[in-house]
Amino acid sequence: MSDAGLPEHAPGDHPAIKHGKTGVLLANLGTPDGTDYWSMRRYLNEFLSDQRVIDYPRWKWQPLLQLIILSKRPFSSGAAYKSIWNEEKNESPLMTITRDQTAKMADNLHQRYGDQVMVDFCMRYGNPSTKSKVRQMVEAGCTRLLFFPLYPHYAGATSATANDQFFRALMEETWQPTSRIVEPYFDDPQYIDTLARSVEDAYAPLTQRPNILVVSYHGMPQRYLSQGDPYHCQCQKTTRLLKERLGWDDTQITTTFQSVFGPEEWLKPYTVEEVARLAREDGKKNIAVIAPAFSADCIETLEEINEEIRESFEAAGGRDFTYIPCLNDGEAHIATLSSIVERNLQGWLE
Ligand SMILES: C=CC1=C(C)c2cc3[nH]c(cc4nc(cc5[nH]c(cc1n2)c(C)c5CCC(=O)O)C(CCC(=O)O)=C4C)c(C)c3C=C
Ligand SMILES: [Fe+2]
Ligand SMILES: [Fe+2]
Repeated sequence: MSDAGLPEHAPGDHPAIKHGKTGVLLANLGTPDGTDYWSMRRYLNEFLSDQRVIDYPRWKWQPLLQLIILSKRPFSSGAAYKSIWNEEKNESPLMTITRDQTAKMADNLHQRYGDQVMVDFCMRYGNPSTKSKVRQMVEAGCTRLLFFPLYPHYAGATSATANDQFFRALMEETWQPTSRIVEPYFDDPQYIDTLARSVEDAYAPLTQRPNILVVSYHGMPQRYLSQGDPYHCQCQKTTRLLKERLGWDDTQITTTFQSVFGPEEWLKPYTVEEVARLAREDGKKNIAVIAPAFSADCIETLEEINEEIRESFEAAGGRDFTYIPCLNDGEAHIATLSSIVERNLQGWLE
């Protein structure tokens, strides 16, 4: 056998196949290509048709989705995306930030491993698709792939469906790369420290320290927790570790869940209600909000937290609202993600 794993007596006309590289494929959720009705509809249709996200039987859900939800939501969500759109690049912030994170991680990892490693990103929904990126990496000679869903917490609706799509892509490869999946990192000490430092940095210039830090996570139906999804517990643990790292007590920090969708009960308390309740309480007119479940700022943070949830707080009598940005492509975050990748490459690259 040659080092490519091909028989040395392969016929002379056997096509040359590139091999021997290791690919690191970062994955995030995905985002619409534009804010117009059809771009929004295409994106929401793919997203909301995923049974990992909405698990109702297709015969019940699809008529409701196609006839009612997709005739209205592309307009309201399109307007929300418009308010945060990166006009210069004509793309959503999630796309810009994910690309910047990838470039910085590629720099780090090339410095560490040289040309044997290839770093890129894909999205679960929309573009660039997971299939197209797996294909590109295999074609470029990646015989090993490390797939990294950029969600600190595991949820069926995020990590699992990203993995499903990665496995579907592998199914189409003749020479399937040996593959590993990065596990959730919600309790990684370096991640917790990076989060804590982002709180300290946000608090430092404030003339008055916020009375409480609201730690807002993306929500999901309560039923998913009952069915065994560990997301809720992982979120609670992140808040506890953050509190311990900051040396705070329970009065200074609270956990909430945002983005309720549809008529079912979602994880509680709801951020939008909780900030209004705090605003009505004595001594809670000055709050800060952080969203650790998002590795990059997106519609859910820039529009929902920093516009809708801020308005709910202010309308209820709140005075100071500080939104603490996601870790994005900050140096400490890139170092954290790079060291998670390095740990996962052990035994493949030294
Ligand atoms: C309807 C069910 C949804 C579940 C369950 C859900 C879980 C979930 N989502 C994220 C991260 C992101 N979600 C984003 C947008 C978004 N999420 C839903 C619905 C569910 N998410 C919708 C309909 C949308 C689209 C926006 C809208 O129309 O309101 C995004 C942002 C994408 C962007 O382009 O900016 C992220 C990121 C997590 C972590 C999560 C975990 C339970
Ligand atoms: Fe979501
Ligand atoms: Fe939302």
